[in-house]
Amino acid sequence: MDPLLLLLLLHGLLLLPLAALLLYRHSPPFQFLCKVAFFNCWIVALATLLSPVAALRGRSVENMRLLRAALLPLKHLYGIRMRVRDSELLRLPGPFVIVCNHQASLDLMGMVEVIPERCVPIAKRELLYLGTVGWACWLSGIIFIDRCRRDAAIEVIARTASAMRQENLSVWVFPEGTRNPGKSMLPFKRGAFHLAVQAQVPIVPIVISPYWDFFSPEEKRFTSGTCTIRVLPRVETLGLSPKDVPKLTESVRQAMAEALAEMSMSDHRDQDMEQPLLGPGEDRGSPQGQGDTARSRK
Ligand SMILES: CCCCC/C=C\C/C=C\CCCCCCCC(=O)SCCNC(=O)CCNC(=O)[C@H](O)C(C)(C)COP(=O)(O)OP(=O)(O)OC[C@H]1O[C@@H](n2cnc3c(N)ncnc32)[C@H](O)[C@@H]1OP(=O)(O)O
Ligand SMILES: CCCCCCCC/C=C\CCCCCCCC(=O)OC[C@@H](O)COP(=O)(O)O
Repeated sequence: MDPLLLLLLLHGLLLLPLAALLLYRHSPPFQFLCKVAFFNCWIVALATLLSPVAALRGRSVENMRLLRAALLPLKHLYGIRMRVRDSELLRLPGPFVIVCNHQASLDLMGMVEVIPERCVPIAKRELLYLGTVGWACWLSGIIFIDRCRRDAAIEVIARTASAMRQENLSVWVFPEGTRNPGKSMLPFKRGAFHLAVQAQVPIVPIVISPYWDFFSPEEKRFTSGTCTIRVLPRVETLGLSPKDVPKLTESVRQAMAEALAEMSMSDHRDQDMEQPLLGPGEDRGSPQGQGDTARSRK
């Protein structure tokens, strides 16, 4: 090959990463794309690395510890500061059903921040088919439901209710049933509430504050920021029957909607953030106190 052409080619190869770096620093949409891609790649990579380790144990809720350990570093990489309020409300003697609002895949970061021991999420069946990610989820004991086949989903929930009592298992459900980036929560599906009533266990609502200060797929914006996770007082279901489920669903949703509205207001006033390891974040607001942050696990 012509040495001059080779030299030009080499320069081009060296300039490409530099151009990408400059674009990353100065173009929020490019930074958004990179960060979302990295999030998914991280999950695929960690699932691929850790599934063989999890497989040694077989399908077990104990593998949720691995899943948690795999996802916890993400908040540091993205400079997302997690504040947990009233986490002591998760310290209950027996199993329970957690219901949580669902804004985006980023909720996984909030989930692993507070998920107690022996607790598995309910997930859509489609995740099973994501290669090693599906395998990792299955090995971690995640419960899959087919949202298009109500009878089959109800059957899975009935079996889960028995397992909860027999195996001291708690369950995490996103009762909106799908991701919802909107400002208010969607109407709740009733499966989580039937589950709690069938197992006669309490419901613990958890509300994750809106991400709009640092994450917006519409505006292609993903900066550093603060996320507040608030645990609400448990709701008992002892003595309740299926006929009580609609009222139970509404009252829990109401409590969560009120907490979300309150957090939406205060989060705009009270911003502080961590420096992201993945490069520049946007400085919004001034650092303040931690409020009633309480980070502890059951
Ligand atoms: C090991 C190393 C690892 C490394 C890292 C690797 C990977 C990590 C990656 C990922 C981790 C994954 C984390 C998982 C997160 C996944 C998030 C999701 O997938 S969210 C989507 C799934 N969740 C849900 O859908 C919520 C649950 N859904 C329900 O509960 C629904 O109710 C339903 C059971 C599916 C039915 O839904 P439907 O649309 O039909 O609506 P309704 O709820 O309104 O119900 C209609 C009707 O049926 C009655 N009903 C409902 N459930 C029951 C029941 N269990 N028993 C009896 N009757 C039931 C309900 O009351 C309504 O009747 P009526 O109107 O008469 O009251
Ligand atoms: C055959 C091999 C194919 C391999 C392809 C691998 C690609 C995987 C890429 C990324 C994996 C990231 C998985 C993140 C899981 C996030 C959980 C989540 O938030 O699910 C959404 C679900 O709650 C509701 O879904 P919808 O809003 O109804 O939609």
